Amino acid sequence: MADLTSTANTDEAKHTKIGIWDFYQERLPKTASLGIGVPFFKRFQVSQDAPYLWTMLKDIGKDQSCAVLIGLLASCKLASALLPAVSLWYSGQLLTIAQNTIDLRTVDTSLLMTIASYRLGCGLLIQGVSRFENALEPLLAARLQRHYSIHMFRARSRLDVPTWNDKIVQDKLSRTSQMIMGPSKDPSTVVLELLETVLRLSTGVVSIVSQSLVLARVLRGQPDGPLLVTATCLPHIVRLMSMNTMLSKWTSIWMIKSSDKDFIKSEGLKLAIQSNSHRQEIVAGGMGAHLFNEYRSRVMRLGDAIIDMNDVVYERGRRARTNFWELIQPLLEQLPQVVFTLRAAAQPLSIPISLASLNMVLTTTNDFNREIVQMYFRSLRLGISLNAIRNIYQVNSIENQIQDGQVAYPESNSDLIAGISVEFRNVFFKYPGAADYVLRDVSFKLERSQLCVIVGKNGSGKSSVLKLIARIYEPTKGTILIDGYDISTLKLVDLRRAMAMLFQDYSILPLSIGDNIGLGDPNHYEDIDRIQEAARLGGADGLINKLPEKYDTYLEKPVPDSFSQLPEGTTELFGQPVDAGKQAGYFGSSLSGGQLQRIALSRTFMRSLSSDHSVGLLLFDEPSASLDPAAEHDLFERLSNLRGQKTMVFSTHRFGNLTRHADVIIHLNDSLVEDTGTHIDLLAKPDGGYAKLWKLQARAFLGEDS
Ligand SMILES: Nc1ncnc2c1ncn2[C@@H]1O[C@H](COP(=O)(O)OP(=O)(O)OP(=O)(O)O)[C@@H](O)[C@H]1O
Repeated sequence: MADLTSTANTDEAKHTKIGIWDFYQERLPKTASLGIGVPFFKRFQVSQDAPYLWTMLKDIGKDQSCAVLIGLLASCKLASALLPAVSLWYSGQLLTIAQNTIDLRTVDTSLLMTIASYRLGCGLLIQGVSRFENALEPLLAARLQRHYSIHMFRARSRLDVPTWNDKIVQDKLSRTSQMIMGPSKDPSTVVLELLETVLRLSTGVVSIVSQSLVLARVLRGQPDGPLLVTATCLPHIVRLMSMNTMLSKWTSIWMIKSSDKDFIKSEGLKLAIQSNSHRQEIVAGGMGAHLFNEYRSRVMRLGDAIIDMNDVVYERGRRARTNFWELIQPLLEQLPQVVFTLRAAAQPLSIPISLASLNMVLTTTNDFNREIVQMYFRSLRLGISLNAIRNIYQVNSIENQIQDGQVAYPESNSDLIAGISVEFRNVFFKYPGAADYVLRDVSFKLERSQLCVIVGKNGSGKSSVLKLIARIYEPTKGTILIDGYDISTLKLVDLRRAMAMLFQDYSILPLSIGDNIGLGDPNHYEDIDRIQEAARLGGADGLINKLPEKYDTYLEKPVPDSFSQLPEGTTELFGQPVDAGKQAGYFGSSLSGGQLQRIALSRTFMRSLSSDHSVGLLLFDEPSASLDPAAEHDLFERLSNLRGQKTMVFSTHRFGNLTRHADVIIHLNDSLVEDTGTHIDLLAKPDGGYAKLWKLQARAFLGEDS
């Protein structure tokens, strides 16, 4: 078999080629094993994140019940940290009694009983405190969960579209729950973990210091004490070094990628053949046999080079675990035994007491070791948790990219009765992060109450014009005026209240149909009469009334049912409907595109009624794209009856009633305004783009030159 592994090194990274994979790993300094925890602290910028611990404590402290629970938890942890030292003290006392018994050949029974009972009492108390602590934790977890779910909901609900789509913001949001060495967690779990870590780190220090002091005092008279302590501690120190070396390698930055064209294609073919969404295309296009041949030939060509990515990751873990400290550790573990045996051979008389001391020292150092190892891991997690906490608090203050204006609009509601005027002055626009302008030097003016239709081919910029009017995005250059005001000076909440918009890429929220429609006007969200009226106007009432739960139907079920051991083909269980593939009560996938569009339209109708004077501008982006011709006709009929004097802007591909009755048609071509005018004006320019498109559509309908 060919050698599939090759290595190429650079200053900061080591590159290894393993089969089809390129594996890059950060180079670590040679001293990584000595600086215990240093790599982590450097990576997670602990000093920068630490102030957020205080922010978090202040925030949780405002919730009195949380503050009380945290206080109780801290007391328990402190008690748990101190009790082992007390217990050790009594063990020392028992040792002294044993020493005296050997020396004096007599024993003080009552003192022995008292000390022994105190020692036992300590053990019981440690148990009790630990149980109380365990009972407190779920209570605190539940309160924190509530607190942070509200916190995160608020943080997310206030973000506008460009900010939400910003990759850095998305990264920040995902890092509020990200754990590096485990699954992603709820922010409250991260907070609880951080609280635990901080409490345990502080009490760990208390525990180690108190036990060391007691141990030093207890062993003061023991000639073998220091030697035994050194011999028992040494293996633990070496184990810590070994762990640190392993973790430094383990947590170094790494990347695995494949640029092998055959492998990438074969994986694409595999995805295509496995996924439900491509089955129709594959069957109808007779692609099955071709895809199979393609897949087989590529996989055969790659041969043994196909290595599971998990195996590459595993190999990395195996290499990380192998280091010098790990090798010498088993030798050092024998050290206490050897030291003890040598001492016993030199001074046979001291064997019994040395044995008791050795036992005590071993138990204590084992406790120390456990505590130190736990502290080590906790301090590593501290960096990760602190980083998540910083993001949890920073997401609340992310600045929206669309700046709010100061001017209240309109001065009075009656101002909107006659509609809203809209003017674009030399507007240029490109989407955030995109290279090309999608609108260039666009200028037009719509008077109040006018009906405007924007036409143009796919990608000419029609939807973008509507999104700029709703201030979903900001023009890159130029000005948009709303009733003569620069749009950027108006208060966003007022501007959006004054208009209703149906997006081409509308979405149905994972809520009931009633909620989906009602949210078109948050002020009348639960007004069922208004919701039913909006559904009637949007042409959705018929289909909704046929659904078993009518307006309470969820199109997408946010809380799925869970089943276990379900026999194949089960459709009912315990009198409840069961559909393992499609959750019961879920109708989203069985509604057609046109039916979904009617529901989205109904949402817009919540605020499009002519009686509603708080809205003066209606924006419809391809409202009839999925409607049949009869439904489209009815829709435009209803819209013209309801419109009153509101200004209306449509974007559409279809020429017909709408364009014929429009006061202004804007013809966009490749991000530029090619023509503006009425239907008659534009047809009068036979070489104009609009006239050409109109003729093209008319010819398709009439089947002749028209
Ligand atoms: N969110 C976005 N980010 C980047 N580019 C976008 C985004 N939305 C649209 N575009 C691009 O902007 C251009 C104009 O798109 P727009 O949706 O405004 O055109 P349209 O005329 O409404 O098209 P259609 O008739 O197909 O709906 C297109 O090239 C599109 O790819």
